[in-house]
Amino acid sequence: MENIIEINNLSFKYPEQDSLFSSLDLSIAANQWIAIVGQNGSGKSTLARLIDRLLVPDSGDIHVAGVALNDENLLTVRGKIGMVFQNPDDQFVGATVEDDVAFGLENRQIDREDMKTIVENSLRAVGMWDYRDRIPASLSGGQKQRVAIAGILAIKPQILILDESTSMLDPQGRREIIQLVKEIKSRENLTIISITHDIEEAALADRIVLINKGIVVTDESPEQLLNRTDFLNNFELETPFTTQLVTELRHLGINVPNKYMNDEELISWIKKSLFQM
Ligand SMILES: Nc1ncnc2c1ncn2[C@@H]1O[C@H](COP(=O)(O)OP(=O)(O)OP(=O)(O)O)[C@@H](O)[C@H]1O
Repeated sequence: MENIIEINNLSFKYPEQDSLFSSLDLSIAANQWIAIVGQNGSGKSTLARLIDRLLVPDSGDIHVAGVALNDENLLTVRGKIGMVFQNPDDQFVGATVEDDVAFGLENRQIDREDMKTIVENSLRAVGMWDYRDRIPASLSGGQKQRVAIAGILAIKPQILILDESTSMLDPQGRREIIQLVKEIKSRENLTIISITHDIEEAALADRIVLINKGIVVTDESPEQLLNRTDFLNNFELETPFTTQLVTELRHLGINVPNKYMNDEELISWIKKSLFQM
């Protein structure tokens, strides 16, 4: 499988701080969904900013879709990456929802009519076309994140980076954004990097990379990682509800398979194995 992101031997430190990354290697296959988790201050957001060259590494190199990330190739690489941040209010530049999505297309020599079509398609893709004349301030947090995602879809990126994008939303808004990301991932063939504290969100990924103090501690599938309660606790990661329930079932002497199951899988296993339903 082709790697869409290749990070080799990366080092970075903020001025006046200790070294954050020293010789970090990480590769991400195209069309993968990877979740990056870890305690506060472990370097997750910094890594996202290095991948988008909002920050410049001290040494090492990053390739995005085969293109070396440097000052010369900056715009080419930025065109391949869309980032959605935590605070929906920080991301608006347009006076209306429609203007906001159009903004990212300006300076791209796109014909006015084509631009209108792209904006409409992008807003429809996130279910926000009916809100096109609204001022961003009048939207809910979840709606604002949808508009931010529409702005990114408009530039047709290959990679979508979500930096705690659901953490300011209520559970319903969170579920809706995750569902939307799932849909657009398969429709647009996107690679997703989601930085999250929400373990249930991380469980949806193909791979979970756990970073601690700038070091990749583990890089494995949710099925493997989310079953290791003690390990998760060591890094102050919440244990998913289903893993907690499985632990209790084991204490009762019930022989539950040794793999992570999400809500649906666990319910179906309980019905089948315990109640022969
Ligand atoms: N602009 C900055 N200047 C100096 N130090 C910074 C800056 N931004 C972050 N840091 C420091 O770098 C380290 C990593 O921060 P970063 O935001 O990447 O971590 P994180 O894993 O995303 O944390 P969180 O989960 O709290 O968002 C922290 O120790 C932080 O204090």
